[in-house]
Amino acid sequence: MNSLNSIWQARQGLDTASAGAPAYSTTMGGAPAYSTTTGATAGAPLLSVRGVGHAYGETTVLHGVSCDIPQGRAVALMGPSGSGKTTLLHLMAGILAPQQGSIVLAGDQSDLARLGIEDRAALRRSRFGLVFQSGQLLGELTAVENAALPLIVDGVAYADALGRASELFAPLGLGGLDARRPGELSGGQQQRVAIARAMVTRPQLLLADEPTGALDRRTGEEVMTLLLQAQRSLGASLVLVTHDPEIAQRCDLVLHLRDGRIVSASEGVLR
Ligand SMILES: Nc1ncnc2c1ncn2[C@@H]1O[C@H](COP(=O)(O)OP(=O)(O)OP(=O)(O)O)[C@@H](O)[C@H]1O
Repeated sequence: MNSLNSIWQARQGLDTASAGAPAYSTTMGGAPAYSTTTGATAGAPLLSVRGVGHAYGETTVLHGVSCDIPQGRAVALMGPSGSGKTTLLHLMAGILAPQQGSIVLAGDQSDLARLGIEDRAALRRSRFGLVFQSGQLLGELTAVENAALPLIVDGVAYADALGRASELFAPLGLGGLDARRPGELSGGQQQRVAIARAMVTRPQLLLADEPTGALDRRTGEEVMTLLLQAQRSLGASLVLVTHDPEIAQRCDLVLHLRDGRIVSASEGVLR
């Protein structure tokens, strides 16, 4: 029960953080400024972001951002510190509520702007997988329990959930490490567990915020390779925040933010 209590506390913490989002400013606006329909990324988008604005209190940090996240493709978000990358990623993930504009998911056409906090959390659990800069693993759980968390929270039987999570370990280079606690794993191994946790529900969309930011270059490249393999094997889309141009260039599409606006889009050259 301790494990399950930890899981619920972790969930509640994430969702309460969204509930505490600062007030909405009505002064934001903006029209789509560019097209992401290039040779590499043509086709119906998985996520359509239209005119999304966001303010923290009186400070507007996103100004009517519009972009498409293509189905089954990897998209990098780049830009200077403070340009709004993480805020945009959190809006796409439903962690923050869109204050202006719409974020529509293909299929049932769910608009995250119209969903309440609990519905966004349910959508996130069932259709999205998240990877953060440091694994954000629960220290008292084993590696495989951490990876199985999204299934356990969604009511899958404990043994089944662990079995499904464990199957992901060998392809991610984690063979034999199921029973280790996060504190007994290297940073790169912890990020691999985080990728397993993000994959375990077979999501349509992977969202990663500087997933290699805390790793040395070689380990970061390995983790990035695994993340792209995960995205392709799932047939999912990936949105990745990164400061590293080489990592960004391994994505299909690179969106550049500046001062809360997308100022350019280009195809990755190292795909
Ligand atoms: N919870 C918050 N409350 C108030 N201001 C915030 C909050 N989160 C972010 N900001 C501010 O919003 C702006 C955009 O932040 P955001 O984290 O989205 O940028 P970023 O491009 O991801 O930056 P970095 O590359 O440094 O991580 C920054 O000026 C930041 O200080």
